[in-house]
Formats: sequence, C-alpha cells, structure tokens
Amino acid sequence: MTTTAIAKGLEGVLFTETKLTFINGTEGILTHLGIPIQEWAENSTFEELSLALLSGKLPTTAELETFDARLKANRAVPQELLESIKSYPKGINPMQALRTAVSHLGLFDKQSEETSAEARMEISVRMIAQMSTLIAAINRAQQGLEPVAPRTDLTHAGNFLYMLKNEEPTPEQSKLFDIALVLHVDHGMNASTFTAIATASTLSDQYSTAVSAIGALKGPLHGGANEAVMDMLDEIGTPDRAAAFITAKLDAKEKIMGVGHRVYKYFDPRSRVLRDYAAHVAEKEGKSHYYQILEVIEKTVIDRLSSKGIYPNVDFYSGTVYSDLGIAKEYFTPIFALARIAGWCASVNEYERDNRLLRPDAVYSGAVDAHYVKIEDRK
Ligand SMILES: CC(=O)SCCNC(=O)CCNC(=O)[C@H](O)C(C)(C)COP(=O)(O)OP(=O)(O)OC[C@H]1O[C@@H](n2cnc3c(N)ncnc32)[C@H](O)[C@@H]1OP(=O)(O)O
Ligand SMILES: O=C([O-])CC(=O)C(=O)O
Repeated sequence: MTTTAIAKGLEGVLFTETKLTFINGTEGILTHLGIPIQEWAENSTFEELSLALLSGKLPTTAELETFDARLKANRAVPQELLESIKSYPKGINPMQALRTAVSHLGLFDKQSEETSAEARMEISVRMIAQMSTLIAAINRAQQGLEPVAPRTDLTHAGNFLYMLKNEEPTPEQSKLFDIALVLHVDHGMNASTFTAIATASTLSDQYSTAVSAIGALKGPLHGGANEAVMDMLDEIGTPDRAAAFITAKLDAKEKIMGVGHRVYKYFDPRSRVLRDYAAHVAEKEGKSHYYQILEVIEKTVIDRLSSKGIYPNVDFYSGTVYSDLGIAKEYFTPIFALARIAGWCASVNEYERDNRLLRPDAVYSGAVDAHYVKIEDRK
C-alpha cells in the first residue's frame, strides 16, 4: 500500500505555463489572449484567432492579410496524396483516414524536420491550410466522388464547405461555420493538445505532433463526443422519448455524451454560443427534431446532474449546427481537428520555446523481489 497521492487522469496537474488560453471552470469562462470566447465568436474569424494564437497578439490588418494570403496560397495538396486518399477502403472512420493523410502530407513537406521559429510558422500555416483540403477530399472519396480543388477567393470556412459540396455556400452558411471553427480552435491543456505537446517535447517533428493529436482527439471522451451525441439523438428518434431515454441511462449509471467536462463544472461557454445559433436557426427555419431532442436532454441532465457539476459541453450542440449545414455526422470530429490544428500548432510552438521532455511517473504496485523462472518450471 502506498500513501503517495496519484493525480488520476493528471487532474489539476500543472506542467507548463501558457499565455494563450485561460479557463475558469466554476464560472464557465474561456478566454484567448485574455479576450472572452464570446467576443472572438462575435467579432473575429478562424483566420484571425489562429494568427493571434500563433503570434501571441491581435494582428494588424496588414499582418492578417499576409497570413490569410499565405493560407490561401497553401490550400492545394499534392496530387499523389489525393490519389492515395481515393484508394482508402470505403466505410472507414474518417479520423483514421485523416490521421493517415496528415502523416502522408508530412512526407511532401521539405521543411518538416526543421525546427527554427520561422520554419515552425511555415509548417503551421501549411498544416492549417491543408487540413481542410484533406478532410474535404476524404469526405468526397468515401462517397466515390472526385476531390474539388480549393478556391482562393473564399474564406477558410467558406472554402471548406465549397470543397465538401462542390457548391458555393451562402455567406450566412460560411459565417455560421466560421463561428463554429472559432469556438473549437483552442482549449488549454485538453487531451489532444497535451498529446501534441508530449510528442513535441521529445523534439519530434510537427507532423508527428499533429498525427498524435488527431489520434487523441478521435476518442469519444474527447472530440469524438460530437458524433456520439448524434448517434444518441438518432437512437432516441423523437423528442417525446428523450427524457425517459436519458433517465434510463443515468439509472443504469451510463454516461450521456456531450455533457460533463474535466474542467467546467458549469456551462461550457462555447455550448451557450452554439445553442444560441442552433436556437436562431430553429426560430428562422422551424425547430429541427435534433434541436428539440437536445432541449429535452439538456433539461433532464441539468435536473439530474447539475449538483455534480455536469452541464452540456461544446460537443452537445455542435452537431446540430453541422447537420443544419448538411454535413454527415462522421465528419464532425474531423471538423474539430480542422479548427484545433491551429491550437495544437500554437500550443506546441509556445511549449517548444522553453521545451522540457514530458515524462511523468507512476507509483509502482507490482511484484518485488521476484526471480526469473524457466518456462518449463512454471506452474
Ligand atoms: C471537447 C471535449 O473533449 S469536451 C468532453 C467531451 N466528452 C464527452 O462529452 C463524453 C461524456 N463525458 C464524460 O465522459 C466525462 O464528463 C469527461 C470524460 C469529459 C470528464 O470526465 P472526468 O473529469 O474524468 O469526470 P468523472 O468521470 O470523474 O465524473 C465525475 C462524476 O460525474 C459523472 N459524469 C461525468 N460525466 C458524465 C456524463 N457524461 N454522464 C453522466 N455522468 C457523468 C461520473 O459518473 C462521476 O459520477 P460519480 O462521482 O457519482 O462517480
Ligand atoms: O478541455 C478539454 O478537456 C476538452 C475540451 O473541451 C476541448 O478540447 O475543447
């Protein structure tokens, strides 16, 4: 027996300092560079927030224009990679496809092993720009469709929707999707960012950090929860069945997807922004049955679990927004990666400026004073 305290799940463990993102979980506050997430969502864009986090300050108009032009110039991916994406088996998990494609992308980047601050920024720009092209190509290839070449006259959000559907989105659709991206760009030392930093701390390359992070994001306890929420909504089917479904799950001590958070013990502010947009769409176009089911689940969860600090998280409402945009649920988690790549790059670049190998420890609770027994002598 040991008396050493173990921080299970590394809860509350501080391993670095950051100037990028602050979270107050008890009051449901999230800021980037000290600015509340609501202000970023209302006033900014994915491009601006990405640059702000990468450079540590609000950019000037000229800086933002240069960054935007660099993103646009880097949207295309090598043809060999597009051909390879077409050869992936059908019906695979798109996050597996994305993990593979990002790893493959790294093979074409001549700077991939460079570590100077300038090279890191160049690679970050390419990874942010090209993640979008890869996800759209995977989506189309899985449906047996040809990839759509990126355009340089659309925003990052608008171009992604265009490449997905081969149809120019309305300004309203682009704006809604851009806000969703802004909300997902960064979130402190979440599991995927921590994974990216752990890989980077060995002085590995940036593509390896992104591949590691994509693997971590895929799981249903993290980014994969947005798709799991949609699976749950499809299983529930109609709003009148929602309360009984959730009650039965909670009685059986099962987890409800899209609620609960390691840090937030109150509403995740991003879920409030997404709920407001989902409500806005519902008001204009009539409540989708998904939105109606979510309303019942939210109420039931708050009645039953708010005393434990369990509230909706960012993954709760994001799926309805994406599904209103006509995006298939298997692509919700890749879209999370599409936004979070900027946060991964910014956090890794910040950590690398004062790198120390990440190497936690475990309390040993196995056998002691044991000796090797030859296989023929074992019982
Ligand atoms: C982008 C993101 O990554 S946001 C998170 C996305 N993930 C999800 O939505 C998956 C569902 N949620 C969860 O599994 C959890 O809330 C997590 C993994 C996010 C956080 O978990 P932890 O911080 O480890 O909380 P932990 O599992 O210790 O739960 C504390 C208590 O709340 C309960 N609880 C936590 N989440 C849930 C949930 N989603 N549904 C029901 N009960 C829950 C636990 O059962 C536990 O109850 P107990 O004290 O009676 O045993
Ligand atoms: O912070 C976390 O643990 C998970 C999360 O909400 C995110 O990564 O956006």
